[in-house]
Amino acid sequence: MKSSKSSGKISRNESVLGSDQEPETTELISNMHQGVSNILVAVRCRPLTKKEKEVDDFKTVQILDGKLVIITEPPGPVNKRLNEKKYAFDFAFGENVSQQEVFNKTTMFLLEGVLSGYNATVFAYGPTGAGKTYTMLGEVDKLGIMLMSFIELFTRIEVLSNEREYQVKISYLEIYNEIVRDLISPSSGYLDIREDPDKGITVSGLSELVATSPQEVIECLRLGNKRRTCEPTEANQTSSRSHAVLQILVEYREKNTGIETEKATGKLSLIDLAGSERAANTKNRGIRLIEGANINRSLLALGNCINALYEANLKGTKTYIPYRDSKLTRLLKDSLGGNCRTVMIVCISPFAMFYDDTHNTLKYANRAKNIKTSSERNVVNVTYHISKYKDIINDLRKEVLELKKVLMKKKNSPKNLDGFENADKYESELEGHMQKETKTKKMYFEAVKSWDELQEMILTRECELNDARYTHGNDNNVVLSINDQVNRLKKSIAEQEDKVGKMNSQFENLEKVRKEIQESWEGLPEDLTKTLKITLQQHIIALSELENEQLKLHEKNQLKQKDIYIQILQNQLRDRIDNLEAHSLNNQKSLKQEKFFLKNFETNDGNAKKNKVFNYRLQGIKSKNSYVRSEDTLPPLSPKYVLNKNPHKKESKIPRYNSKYQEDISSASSLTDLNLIHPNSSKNIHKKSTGKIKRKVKKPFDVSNSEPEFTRPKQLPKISDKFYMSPYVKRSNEQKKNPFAKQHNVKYGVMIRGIEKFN
Ligand SMILES: Nc1ncnc2c1ncn2[C@@H]1O[C@H](COP(=O)(O)OP(=O)(O)OP(=O)(O)O)[C@@H](O)[C@H]1O
Repeated sequence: MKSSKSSGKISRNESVLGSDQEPETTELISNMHQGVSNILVAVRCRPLTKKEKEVDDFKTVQILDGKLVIITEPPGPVNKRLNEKKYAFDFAFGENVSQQEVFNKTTMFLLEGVLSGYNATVFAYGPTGAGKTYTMLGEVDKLGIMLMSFIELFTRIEVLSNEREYQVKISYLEIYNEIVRDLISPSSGYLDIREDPDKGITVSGLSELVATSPQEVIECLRLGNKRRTCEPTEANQTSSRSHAVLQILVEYREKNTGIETEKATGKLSLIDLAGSERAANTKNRGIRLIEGANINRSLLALGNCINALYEANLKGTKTYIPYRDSKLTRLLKDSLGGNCRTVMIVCISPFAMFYDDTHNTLKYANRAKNIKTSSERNVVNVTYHISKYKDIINDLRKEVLELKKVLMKKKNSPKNLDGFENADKYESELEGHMQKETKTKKMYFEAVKSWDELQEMILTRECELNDARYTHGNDNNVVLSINDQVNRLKKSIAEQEDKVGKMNSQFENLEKVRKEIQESWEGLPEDLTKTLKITLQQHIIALSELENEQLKLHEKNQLKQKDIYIQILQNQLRDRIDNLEAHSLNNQKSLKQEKFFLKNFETNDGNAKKNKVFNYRLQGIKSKNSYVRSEDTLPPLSPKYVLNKNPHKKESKIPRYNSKYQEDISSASSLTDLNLIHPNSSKNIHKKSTGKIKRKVKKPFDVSNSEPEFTRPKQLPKISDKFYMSPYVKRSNEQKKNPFAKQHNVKYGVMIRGIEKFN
């Protein structure tokens, strides 16, 4: 038996079976297949449990766009401000993401490789109680990755059984306190890890079960898990204190080849790691503390190996990888790095009390993510990739030239015409198509650029509009003119979004055509296919380079918009503080008027005249505030804040009350005790009360409680990290759909689509 993990070939079956993957996964697979990336890092955040919700329902984790994890430090007595940190990963799964989706995106694609002789590893990492066992093993009606892998494996084997003869073997072990134990046959005692020159890493005496159906495996896992070392800890009632390693060996040989073929073996290691929490947090003592130390030791060793592999990858030299530092890493020696594909599923909890552990886990995962040598999604690394793409394109160009020379020879050779007669046709079809794709992509980016510009314009105009309304009132010509501009801008934005959406679907159609073109190469001579594929790869990389540049520009525009928006919010805040006291007074006044009106007139239907007078008066009071009540607009902004570089120099237009009034307010027992009217107000409809102001109870004036409701925008508009949509633009339901939603290429970096591994 020999492992063929390093063959480097992707078989036909592998690419055929890969077609049912999600588009984003396809890109990641593509990167993995090319060896440019051998670790995929996904984060999964579980929901708060009922018990946790009762203690504190604040969630420290938010997932955005299926890739971004935002961790917020819970507010405490010292830190009143919420500190946020953002991390981007290949995938980020929120609390509602199903087991199936996690499996589809993180593991399903590995099975093709395992069925063709590759090794792959999926491990769940994270603190105690964060959902590792749930993800890997699952629950009765929510099967985890281990069982879903088996179901999928057996389904695929059935499809492939005409061509290949397969045998599936499983072993299940745990590493507890640096001791290896068989979970299938526990009587075998403590086991040793050995390195066999032929077989690679083996565990002597470990039982291997030949599995013929998923049901057998389910039973075996059920029994194995019963034997696993679990103990209740402070953080989890059924905490797994050991690393559980399920290894699936898939052996196959080709059928009907007529000649003797070697057996090839692919190995899938599925690992439910023990919790990564810090000992101090779990209040562990005695044996639990030793366990914790051993757990941390092996996790540290795992982290060190991952780091060393990264270094080795980067330098392109042989580097010492400290596999021997722990049993876990020794066991995984042939399942990490090299041609092996590794998936790390980082489980985290949003519970406020686990904040530190969650944050440390994300930092660990972030380091692992950097093992990638390309396809980095973090925009910070964009420049690095652009330079890299240029090198890759140059290399590919050289390769294409070489191949074309060979091709020319073959084409011109009278002996070997077979299959080459249509070479020119295929080449020009591909070139023509890729030119179309590039043109569409360029048009798409032009449209996004215009959209960005429009967003910036509307933001500025809305600012001016609010201010003009405040200064001149609603019916003023200046206001009407700005309003008109805003409406026109809204229309243009909606049109532009439409355009972007259309272009995006155009591009997606072109991608489908590209796939068809690729499929039409089936059966062509190897040299020709190779040339076509390299030419295609070259185009795709050029396309990615273009995307990267545009992405940078778009990010810049977004930041600009966010800056404007932040300034608007800051101004509002300052205005609110500035206006607070005046509004409080107005509020009181309006409340009293309203009460008075209701008492005297509302029930008296017959007294139309009085009603009219009072309505008129009340409207007069309301009209001043009507625009801030609207859901579409924000509180008034003074130009001094928006446009003036030194906002504090000018006087606020809102009159301040003098110190006497401040004194009255602070000494009033409640706001209803006050009967204050601003002395400068020309719109007073009540005479100043002759009654005495109560000064009995000294109570400080509570600013936050007395802030009038209408000064707050009903709902603060969200700023998406991906595409910032103006909060001012009213959209129909159709328009609300983000036209960029399907745009996988423009996210946290560049993804290269459609590249397949080939020889
Ligand atoms: N995605 C999820 N959706 C719903 N419930 C979940 C999810 N993830 C975990 N849980 C629940 O949270 C609890 C803890 O999960 P689990 O036992 O898988 O944690 P763990 O990380 O394996 O902990 P340990 O390291 O201590 O073994 C369980 O009750 C599980 O059902």
